[in-house]
Amino acid sequence: MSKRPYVYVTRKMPAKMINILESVAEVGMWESEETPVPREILLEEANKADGLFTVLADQIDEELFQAAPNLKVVANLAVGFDNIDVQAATKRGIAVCNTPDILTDTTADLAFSLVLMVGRRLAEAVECVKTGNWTSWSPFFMAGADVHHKTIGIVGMGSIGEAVAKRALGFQMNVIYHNRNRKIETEKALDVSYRSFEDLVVESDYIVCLTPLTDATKGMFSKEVFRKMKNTAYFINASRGTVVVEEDLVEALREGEIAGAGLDVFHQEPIDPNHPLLQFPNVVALPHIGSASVETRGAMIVHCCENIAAVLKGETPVSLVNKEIKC
Ligand SMILES: NC(=O)c1ccc[n+]([C@@H]2O[C@H](COP(=O)([O-])OP(=O)(O)OC[C@H]3O[C@@H](n4cnc5c(N)ncnc54)[C@H](O)[C@@H]3O)[C@@H](O)[C@H]2O)c1
Ligand SMILES: O=C(O)[C@H](O)CO
Repeated sequence: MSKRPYVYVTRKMPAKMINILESVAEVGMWESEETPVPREILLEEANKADGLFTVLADQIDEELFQAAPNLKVVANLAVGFDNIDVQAATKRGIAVCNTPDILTDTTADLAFSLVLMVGRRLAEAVECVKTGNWTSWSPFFMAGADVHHKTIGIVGMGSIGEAVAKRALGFQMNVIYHNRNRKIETEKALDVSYRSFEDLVVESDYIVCLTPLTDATKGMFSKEVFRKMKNTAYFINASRGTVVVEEDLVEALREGEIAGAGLDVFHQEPIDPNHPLLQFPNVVALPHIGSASVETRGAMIVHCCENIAAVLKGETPVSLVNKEIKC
């Protein structure tokens, strides 16, 4: 009888959500939901594994692939897969899977919440009430910027970008976008118009970044960009931390070149609480929770299991990143 495949899950996941995996493989799991699996344990487990169920904090690179002679599939609990060396996986015929679409609306809700939070100063206002600094009603107390009828510039008009556009249109915003390629069908379906990156930066009252992290997007938001933004404009990042040069964002905030920032992602996660970005009252910082609703995270976990199970059964998984792989 042939040996059952082995799958290692790099975070503790609810047993009932991974039972699909148990029907096709022996399953090993890291013991903690919060602490990342130590690198040496990940390498040891990868050495035995036919499949890996990973999260963003795991670096799945050449070193790991070299240590994993039987590996056939890596399923990442995210739509982004910048923590995985996809080229190295493809070279070895290893399938890389992600979780697109399932998390689109949940992440768009969060990204649009950041627009409202920075514009209307919601985090500052909540803090003010809780700390007893609400002294009286006064004409400009906690007055922020309007969101309705303003111009929102979406950089990266993919699934989440489009879902943010729909939310913005509900607030009667003027929606402009920049994308790697122009999307005529989207322009027709939604009332949105294309701009060059430079024009979008100059025109927007709120810029929302929703690109993947790639060589082309790394450091895309730098001091030159912040200087061109209106000084009444807000920058929102729900993509990946390194699309922004953080020191340049700090300088732009310090110099008043922009009005504020809403950030769900950072270079270093978790960000150091003493980081200069966190000292500005007009910065709203969240702990990378774009897709973090109970419903969506549950659906993402099940989807990862289905992708792994498909590969182990010799089928093509639904969310295959490296489509050139034969499963
Ligand atoms: N904060 C969070 O928790 C969270 C949650 C989900 C996704 N994300 C991030 O959001 C990204 C987008 O997710 P999605 O599902 O919308 O992906 P998607 O692939 O549907 O959309 C990405 C869009 O960005 C465009 N793009 C790529 N490179 C570009 C460039 N150089 N300039 C302009 N546009 C470019 C693509 O053409 C595409 O339209 C993910 O890759 C991930 O990094 C973050
Ligand atoms: O890329 C993603 O999906 C997020 O960062 C986590 O949901």
